[in-house]
Amino acid sequence: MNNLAIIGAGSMSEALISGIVSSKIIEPTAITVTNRGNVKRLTELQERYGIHYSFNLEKIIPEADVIILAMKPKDVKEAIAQWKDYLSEKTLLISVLAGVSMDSLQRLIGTEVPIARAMPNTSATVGKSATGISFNSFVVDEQKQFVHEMFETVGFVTFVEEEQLDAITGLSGSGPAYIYYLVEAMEKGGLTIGLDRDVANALIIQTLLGAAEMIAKSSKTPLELRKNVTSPGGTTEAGIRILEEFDVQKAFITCIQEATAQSKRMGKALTDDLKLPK
Ligand SMILES: NC(=O)C1=CN([C@@H]2O[C@H](COP(=O)(O)OP(=O)(O)OC[C@H]3O[C@@H](n4cnc5c(N)ncnc54)[C@H](OP(=O)(O)O)[C@@H]3O)[C@@H](O)[C@H]2O)C=CC1
Ligand SMILES: O=C(O)[C@@H]1CCC=N1
Repeated sequence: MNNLAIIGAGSMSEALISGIVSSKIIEPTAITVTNRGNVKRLTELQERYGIHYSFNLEKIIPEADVIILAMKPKDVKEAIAQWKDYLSEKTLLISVLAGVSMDSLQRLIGTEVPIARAMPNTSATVGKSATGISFNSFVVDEQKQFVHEMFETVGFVTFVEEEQLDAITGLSGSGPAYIYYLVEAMEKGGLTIGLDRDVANALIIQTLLGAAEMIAKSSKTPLELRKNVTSPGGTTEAGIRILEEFDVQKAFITCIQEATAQSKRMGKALTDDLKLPK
């Protein structure tokens, strides 16, 4: 793969650029990013990663071997309309858009092109994304291998049927935000019991890293690991009793279900607009 074009320059786009550039799978000078018109943001990415930016779609689209779609789902219709006429049938499109099906993309483009639909997360920035990927039938082996390698440079990759991507969006696409939310609460809790913010923050980060590594490396289930922390009549038992009273596990389960449902609703809004069968 020689040239990569990235359409959209927001947080997901930067997470991918950061991972790809540091892994050196593609030269920074072979990457061109564009957006709707925010030059300040494009200049920032250019200076930070040594990549190019351009608004010349007539040039960057036909020259690209791979195009990553990284705008919001609500903007995809307008975005594709701007450059679909310059697209070669061999160019691989990689979409990271929540909810948007490959059928919808195909319909918007109007010709049969290879499409990979991926759901990474912003931990790609530090090489720790959890990414689910699906392909349409026009993607050839060499392109599949490239997609695999590219997303592996930014973390863990799993290949799934497209139907599972809404669930992956609800679980791990949005997942970092659930963890940040938990950390916000732990920080606030730390302050109320008299810890300095910096001290609390350092302790929380190490606690999260340690717990994540325990889950990954131990043969024990999370429930067993939790029981190992919980001494009868001790502090953990007292704390967990409060989480149970608030039904925090149910809140997390419902949160993941609702995020998944929202991914489906976002996809349906576009299929309804395009009058595609569900
Ligand atoms: N953020 C996340 O954690 C994750 C996001 N995703 C998916 O990634 C996509 C991007 O999300 P995120 O980075 O958060 O979004 P942002 O809002 O941060 O960025 C969106 C970008 O798209 C650009 N854009 C909008 N319309 C067009 C257009 N017509 N042509 C070119 N560029 C356009 C915007 O440009 P401008 O600023 O000029 O308007 C902006 O650079 C979404 O589809 C989301 O579902 C997937 C996994 C995780
Ligand atoms: O909130 C969103 O819609 C995107 C998709 C997954 C994470 N962020």
